[in-house]
Amino acid sequence: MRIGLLGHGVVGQGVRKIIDAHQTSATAAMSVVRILVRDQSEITDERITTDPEEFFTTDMDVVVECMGGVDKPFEFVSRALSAGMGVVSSNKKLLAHKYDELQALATQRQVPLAFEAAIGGGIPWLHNLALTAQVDEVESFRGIFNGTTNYILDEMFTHGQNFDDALRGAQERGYAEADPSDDIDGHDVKYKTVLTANRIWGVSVPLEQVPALGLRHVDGRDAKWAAAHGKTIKLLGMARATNQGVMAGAMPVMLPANHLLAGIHQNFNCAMVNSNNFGEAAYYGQGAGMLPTAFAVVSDLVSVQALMVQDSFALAAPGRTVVAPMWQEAWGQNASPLSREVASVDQLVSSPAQSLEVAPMDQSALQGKYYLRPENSEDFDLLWDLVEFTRPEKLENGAILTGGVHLPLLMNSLRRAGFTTGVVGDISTLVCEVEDSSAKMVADRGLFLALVDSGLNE
Ligand SMILES: NC(=O)C1=CN([C@@H]2O[C@H](COP(=O)(O)OP(=O)(O)OC[C@H]3O[C@@H](n4cnc5c(N)ncnc54)[C@H](O)[C@@H]3O)[C@@H](O)[C@H]2O)C=CC1
Ligand SMILES: N[C@@H](CC=O)C(=O)O
Repeated sequence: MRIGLLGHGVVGQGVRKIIDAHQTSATAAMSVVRILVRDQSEITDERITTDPEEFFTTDMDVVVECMGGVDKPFEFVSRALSAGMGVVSSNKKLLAHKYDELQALATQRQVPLAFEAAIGGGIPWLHNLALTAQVDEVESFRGIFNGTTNYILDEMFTHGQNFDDALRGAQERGYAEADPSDDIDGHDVKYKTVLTANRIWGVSVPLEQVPALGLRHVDGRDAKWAAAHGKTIKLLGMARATNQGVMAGAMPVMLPANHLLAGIHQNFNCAMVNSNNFGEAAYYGQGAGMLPTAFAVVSDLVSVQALMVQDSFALAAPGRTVVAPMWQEAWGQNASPLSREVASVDQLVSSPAQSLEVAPMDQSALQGKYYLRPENSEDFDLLWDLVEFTRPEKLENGAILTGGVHLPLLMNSLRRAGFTTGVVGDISTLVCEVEDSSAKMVADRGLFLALVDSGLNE
């Protein structure tokens, strides 16, 4: 199988290395024939070019997209699919933004579009979900889907590093996005959550309806508070099928320290799914980094290769399974499609077992109990801003928050601003019920907040 690589950074180099090593009979049947990069300085091999025309006029069966971004990769991936080439991508931002267009094109051309590496790095998550959904109804999933932020939290909470140093460490190890805001502000987790929901439930969740709260303001005080209350903080992606449809979100969550997800360290991810017969299942592995991510890309290529009998993907009509020559070689002429799971175009293009509506998510997904911490515990101006920001009429005495904090009054204000119930900890940390979308506004105003409990986080 002749492969063209779009991008030769962290992931692209990993894919090229695994294929060039020809370590198994499956990878021995693959070759990387052309690689497109942005800068001349990246040309280290005669296969590498900066010229898209040279790339697309090369004879290729499959294109692997690992460039990052949305517009350019969309142009290139569309071009490859339109030309009848299969596509494997690790780019969740592209896929989440252009899901409908790309799925439609792949379906129309009957070519595979596979993206296992886009969610959970090396973890065979979509693969296992596809199997689960063929037997069970999937009720919900949640998990740690970002290696960078898990690495940052782990370094801060376990080793006492500060945020900036921990982020630098994640970048040096190749875990972070080119613009790490996507990791830190929860967008990357949102893309992965939306893509997973789309695949399981046959929906097309509009990105703008899914709340994403990140970790930009987390610091050592939060680690201390969490430890003192027998908890730890993790950034989770969560989705649930409800009577109204699919509900999804991405946000920091205070988990009990003995929770399975609380024990996930470094760049590892752990994705948990709940289905009616199997119950709760968890999939664990490295969620970012060169070789783990490239492993998932190449595992998709193995599935695509299985479709390539003789000359054409068209031979593998929807629903029909095929045995590629290399499988026959490995297991003998009598190998039956039933003796192993064999990829079909259906499985790689789109075959949701369920098909649900999308629920309005702006309000309900954010409802719950939150931990809140202002940047400066002596300065409650920010909370005052919040109070002003979330309710139309001013409090009578603006001095309460600037000239010494009066807790009952503060809580009263918060309550009127949409927060209800209780205070936990000292005056610098609050745990409040949030009844509306105030949580997003609070995060935007510079307070760190983490979900303690909500309908999504059961
Ligand atoms: N680094 C990781 O651990 C993981 C990354 N991903 C995703 O994989 C994709 C690639 O990530 P990395 O390899 O880390 O990025 P990177 O920044 O290391 O490499 C990007 C490559 O794409 C090329 N490129 C970018 N724009 C281009 C353009 N307009 N024309 C030609 N070449 C272009 C660059 O020259 C470079 O070779 C991203 O979508 C990322 O979100 C997914 C899972 C894990
Ligand atoms: N930046 C991402 C890369 C993998 O998807 C992460 O840290 O998880």
